[in-house]
Amino acid sequence: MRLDVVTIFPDYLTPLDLSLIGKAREDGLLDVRIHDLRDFTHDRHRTVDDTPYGGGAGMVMKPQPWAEALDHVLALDNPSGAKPRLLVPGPGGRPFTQALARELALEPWLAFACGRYEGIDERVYDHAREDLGLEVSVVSLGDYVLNGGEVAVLAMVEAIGRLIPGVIGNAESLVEESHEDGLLEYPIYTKPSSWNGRDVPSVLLSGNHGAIAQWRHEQRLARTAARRPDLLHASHAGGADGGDLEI
Ligand SMILES: COC(=O)COc1cccc(COC(=O)c2cn[nH]c2)c1
Repeated sequence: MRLDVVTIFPDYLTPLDLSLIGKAREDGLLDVRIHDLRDFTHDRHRTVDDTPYGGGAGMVMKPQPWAEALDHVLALDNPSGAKPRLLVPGPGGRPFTQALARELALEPWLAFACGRYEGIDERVYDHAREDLGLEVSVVSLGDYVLNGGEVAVLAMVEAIGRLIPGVIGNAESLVEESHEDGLLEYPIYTKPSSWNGRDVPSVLLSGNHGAIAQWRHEQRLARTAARRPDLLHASHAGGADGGDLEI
């Protein structure tokens, strides 16, 4: 997968050089390119923002630098003229969920536009959709406001990147994660079996894999009911093997 990020704070994205995402880049599984929006300005101050028409507080990101930055992204190493899916992290966008991460992990090319200030001139979205033929999605990490899209891009790239085959060494660990099948994860334990007067649940030491699977499923249901009842659907009522289980 190719990932392009346009931002006025390229250094914010240096964590993408680290850890699993960094290794995936070295292994050629991810091709990440960071672009400084100010490189597409032409004034001495490299201006990317201006006051909002209609008045109001704050500043708005100017359309011209964005249009030139997007043109640059589309032209760079792209002889086939392929089109990326453009994602704009923003409050009030489509909720970013594990399901959306899975959907995006199937895309060959994603481009992220990091907004700042009060946001990006609306004509940039129109230009991207109508003139550049891009699919544009505003995507929200949650119902809160950040100072810019960079932090959201770090989170989204990690959530998406780890789903790409080969990025996580043990694909097994992707299966029973929170939200992967709509339930939260079960409690986990490691050695020692007794610590600080607290013991690991005996079923986990029993070697009875059926009982362990059932216990874990029950724990996932209970934890989801307690913390995220909104995620709990009747379809989860069955036991680990799909049998009947009262919840
Ligand atoms: C509609 O798109 C935009 O406004 C893009 O421009 C901006 C402006 C300010 C801040 C942000 C960062 O995104 C969030 O705050 C955000 C993302 N997820 N949850 C909160 C983006």
